Amino acid sequence: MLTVTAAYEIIMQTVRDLGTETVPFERATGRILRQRVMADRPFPPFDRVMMDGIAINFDSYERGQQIFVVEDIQAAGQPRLQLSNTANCIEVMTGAILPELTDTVIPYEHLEAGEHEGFKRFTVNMPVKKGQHIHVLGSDVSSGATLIEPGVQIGPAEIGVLATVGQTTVEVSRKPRVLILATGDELVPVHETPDVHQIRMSNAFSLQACLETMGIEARYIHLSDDQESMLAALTPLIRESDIWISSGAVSAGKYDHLPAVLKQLGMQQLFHKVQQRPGKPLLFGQFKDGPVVFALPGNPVSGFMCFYRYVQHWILGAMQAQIPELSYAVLAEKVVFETNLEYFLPVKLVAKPTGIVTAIPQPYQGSGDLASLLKADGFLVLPAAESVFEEGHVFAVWKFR
Ligand SMILES: Nc1nc2c(c(=O)[nH]1)N[C@H]1C(S)=C(S)[C@@H](COP(=O)(O)OP(=O)(O)OC[C@H]3O[C@@H](n4cnc5c(N)ncnc54)[C@H](O)[C@@H]3O)O[C@H]1N2
Ligand code: MOO
Repeated sequence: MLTVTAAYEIIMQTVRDLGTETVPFERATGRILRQRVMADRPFPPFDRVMMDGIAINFDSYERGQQIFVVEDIQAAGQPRLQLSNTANCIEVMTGAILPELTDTVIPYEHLEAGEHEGFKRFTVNMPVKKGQHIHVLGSDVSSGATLIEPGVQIGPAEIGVLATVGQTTVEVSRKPRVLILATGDELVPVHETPDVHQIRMSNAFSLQACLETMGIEARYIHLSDDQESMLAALTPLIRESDIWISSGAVSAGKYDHLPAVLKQLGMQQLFHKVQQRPGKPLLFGQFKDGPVVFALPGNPVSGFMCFYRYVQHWILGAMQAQIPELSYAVLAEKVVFETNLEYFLPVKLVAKPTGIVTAIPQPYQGSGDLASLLKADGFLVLPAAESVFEEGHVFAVWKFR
């Protein structure tokens, strides 16, 4: 049976670039950037006043001058003024361009306002340093510098920078078209009251929600456990999606027809079964000129973990997004797992005041225990080769919150 690492590698080898599209920058939050974003001007684009107060020529202050007569006011958004007499000052407002022939800003809090012979003037009552309170032209970023690299997910900080550089539209990755296939005759719609032998469909909706957190909308269809009708339902849909994510009908049951149906439809199966728990029956394949297929086991926790361990990264790869670095956490209590499978242990993550993240195993009745996910933030990866995992040891953690 394939190891988790081998399965992951096979999956990632099938990643295909989904291409790009151009969207208005205000609509780009959450999208994956596909172009370089450069500074069209220096940051800041002019010597920017950082405090409300007065701007002076420091030479006058250095020569011992303490009182400055006001010549004018430089407001934000107003073209640059010039000091006509370097012994005077100009009142300046935060965000204004620094007036010509001034080089130092003194905030109102360090000044005493007065008047003399009809002229407004300020007396300095605190020591002044040359150049203080000026955000110097180009001191943050120089013009033409790359601000954001392709592959970054656009968030609030990126939106602000896009606006600043006048990038009204932006090239981003196209989102995958995803179809979710929910299988099983035991499933009834959410609004219905199930008979005792039935359950409400839930996996399709948690998968939809997993995708929604990535900004991806997906539709779902419900397939019954009948080979002919599965085949008939899926045949017209092959060209419509980039990814199929199915739930259920992939293990050893008499009605687990999905692997056979996918083969009949022409899917090239790349693997079936992975050395892991939960999620061992995972099947993966691809259609030539059609979707890749993640056939997830029906047990809710299995499907959930397979989504985070595999599907998520395929999608990020196909959108040419940066794959996040793996996180690690310290196991909070001893765990014994003797089966020769990689164990995905549901855990709650708690960051201690020491800065160390601990992983607390959550009570868990196996992969059918849907409610156990409510208390878990992710799963810890316990290697197949070992069976006793000691408290205090560090393991990789995959987060779903
Ligand atoms: N003889 C064997 N039996 C099983 C094996 C095995 O290796 N040999 N593997 C077990 C493991 S591990 C898992 S996981 C399950 C996976 O089975 P399937 O993928 O075929 O899934 P189903 O049998 O269709 O369903 C399993 C379980 O999940 C519920 N389910 C399915 N879809 C949904 C949905 N959309 N919403 C809510 N719940 C859903 C379904 O009702 C079943 O209870 O097989 C073991 N058996
Ligand atoms: O994949 Mo199964 O999840 O081990 O119950």
